[in-house]
Amino acid sequence: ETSPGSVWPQPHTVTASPQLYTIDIQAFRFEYLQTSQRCHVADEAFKRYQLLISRSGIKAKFHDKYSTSVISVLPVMITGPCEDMPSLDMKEGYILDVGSNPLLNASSVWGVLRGLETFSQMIWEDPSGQAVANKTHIIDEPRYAHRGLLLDTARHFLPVNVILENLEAMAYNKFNVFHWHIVDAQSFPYVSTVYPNLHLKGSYSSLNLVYTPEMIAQVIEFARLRGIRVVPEFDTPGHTYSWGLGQPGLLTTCYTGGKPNGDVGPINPTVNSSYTFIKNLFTEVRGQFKDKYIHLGGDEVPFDCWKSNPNITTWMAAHNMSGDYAKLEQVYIQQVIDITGAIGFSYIVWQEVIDNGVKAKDDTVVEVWINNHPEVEMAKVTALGYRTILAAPWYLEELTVGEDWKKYYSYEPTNFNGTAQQKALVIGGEACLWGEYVDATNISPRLWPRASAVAERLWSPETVNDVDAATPRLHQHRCRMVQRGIPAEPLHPSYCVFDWM
Ligand SMILES: CC(=O)N[C@H]1NC[C@H](CO)[C@H](O)[C@@H]1O
Repeated sequence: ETSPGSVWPQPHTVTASPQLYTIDIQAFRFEYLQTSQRCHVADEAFKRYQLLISRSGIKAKFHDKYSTSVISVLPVMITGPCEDMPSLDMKEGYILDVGSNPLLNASSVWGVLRGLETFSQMIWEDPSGQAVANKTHIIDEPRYAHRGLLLDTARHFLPVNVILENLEAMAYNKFNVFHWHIVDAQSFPYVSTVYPNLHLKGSYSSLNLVYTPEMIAQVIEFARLRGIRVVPEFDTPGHTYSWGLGQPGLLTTCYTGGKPNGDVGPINPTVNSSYTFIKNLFTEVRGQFKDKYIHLGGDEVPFDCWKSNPNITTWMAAHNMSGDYAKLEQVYIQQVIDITGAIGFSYIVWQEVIDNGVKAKDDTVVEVWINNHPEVEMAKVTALGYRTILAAPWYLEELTVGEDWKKYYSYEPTNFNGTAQQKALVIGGEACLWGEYVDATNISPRLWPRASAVAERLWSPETVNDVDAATPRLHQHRCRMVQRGIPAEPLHPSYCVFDWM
């Protein structure tokens, strides 16, 4: 860009000066300070960002290598122990100085990752074609710990390389959770070695529209190196039609006129085999996914099939809950939560689980998604003492003509009636791109830069909320993502300063 490199999301505290330093982008290096911890995650990031900076599209002309205003090395200081896995508690703060004594200082590798991304965004091309950066002092840390992006690989399969491309784009936006809505009613692409029929019968194609353990491990590793958690969602008891294809007897048989009508409904909550199945499947998932959390779903459970089934009616009578299907759903979710807790997961659930009165473990995270006065739900869930993530205003699959990023940008998560304690229970949010109408052909332009608006809402201070001030910055950020190979769609009539076709 030919204007001072603006950083997106906006850092917490920036003190910039018009004084410029030339950046030796051809041979830029990051080096540990003598007393720094040396960590694999940082080693790998140094390589990525050295490459990114060298390819920044700036045709830097010759400059005097020896003048004091050239920076060709950024020293890095990691003061805390090396960590291998990102987590909800990870520290992502950093201090970055660009000047006569450049330094990136962080207590963890995750802060180094965020500082490297910021530094890479500060380099711009001055009118003479030099790669420069302003003398700047940045103190940065995220407002929220959970800054997620949901991708849905069940309504349409997403090839692993497309997932990786969007993990890369997430890192450019400081997102730190990939919420992998991996299976749903339409298809079951997850390859379970315990229950292979699930993908053999439930995937769109068991040959090539599946995620093998090796592919899942690749996604987790790629995300790990970028400080991104991978939280899988196995949504039950609803949204499970494809599960029944590979696991006969799992789903409820629906009846008409006292006879099975050929339809199936949610998982049958009245038979032990359902819970044995869940335990075995989630135990396998526990061994594969490294994050403390699994997402158990629990959204949109229809009761009509359960109501039609005489065996369920009998069971409910025997358990003194005749007619109370919310109670039946609660019995199911309660058992799944107990099973999941016992195998070592903590969990996230959609809001209906709490709306239906389930007593969840107090470390449960509740995801608010129904966009009908979500501020009322935020007040209710936080009043119950649950940590909460907000998704409702950020359903990116809902399209409108024009600049809907402004709507996403302007939504303030703590705008609900509640005490300071309740607001402190809001640990972040997620941008969700559901897959009914999204596949490899349109996912990235539909995600970016619209999701970037959510990224700043979740990273930057609450006071950074002026849409007019954000507009030129987001335009510049969009061009930067395009220049880095992410086909991010345009915001408004304009152009990027490089010819990118
Ligand atoms: C929690 C949730 O959002 N559940 C469903 N709601 C509608 C979405 C599309 O807008 C998806 O179909 C999603 O599976």
